[in-house]
Amino acid sequence: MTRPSPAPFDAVVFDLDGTLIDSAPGMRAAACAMLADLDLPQPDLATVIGFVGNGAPKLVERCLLWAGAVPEAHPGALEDFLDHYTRDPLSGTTVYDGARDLLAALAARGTRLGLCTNKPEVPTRAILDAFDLGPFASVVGGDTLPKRKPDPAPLLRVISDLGVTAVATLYVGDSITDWLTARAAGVRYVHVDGGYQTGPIPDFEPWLHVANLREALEFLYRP
Ligand SMILES: O=C(O)COP(=O)(O)O
Repeated sequence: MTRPSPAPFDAVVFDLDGTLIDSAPGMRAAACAMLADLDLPQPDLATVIGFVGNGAPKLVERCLLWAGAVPEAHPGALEDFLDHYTRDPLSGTTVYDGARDLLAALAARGTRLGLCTNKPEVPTRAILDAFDLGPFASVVGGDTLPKRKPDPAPLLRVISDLGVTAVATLYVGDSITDWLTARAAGVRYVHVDGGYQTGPIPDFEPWLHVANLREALEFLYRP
């Protein structure tokens, strides 16, 4: 773990997929159902994990390209994927060890909590409710605003909803998309290993780099 000198923060905003939850099996199931509807081949889990991070439209486009299809020839594929996924966003999804303890400890310390994900908002809220993750005072999904991560707008919206400043906020994520978002928003970035990042991140300068959420808790929670 790279240990920065402790500095105060008022809010912590979390990424969802690959950071708080392992949702790749559920996303793969919906992607495979969409591809099966088009009589196209279906990718394995590791392949789908490499496609996650830039929202549902990119995931669908990458799946179609992988299957040898022309994305423009299947304009209904995104809606079909979202139909399948929204019908059952919970199967195959699990909460990472330490996620609830970290959220509860930060909330108990009075830290404001937010969620900024590229997953669409409807399945995001279903997952947060079903797995009792929170309490998040602001939730922004990949389809909440006209722009999604790595554009800083979604993270800046959460920060403004929380009534805090960017310099008093930490963003916790697992991917290059999260790092680029935090950097563009001027927010300190906490990177958690073990998510969906498949390769090295260029010019990577996280404020804190931890192996898992328990290590993040050890560092961030100062009662
Ligand atoms: O759905 C995605 O592509 C990624 O979602 P995330 O932003 O929660 O990692």
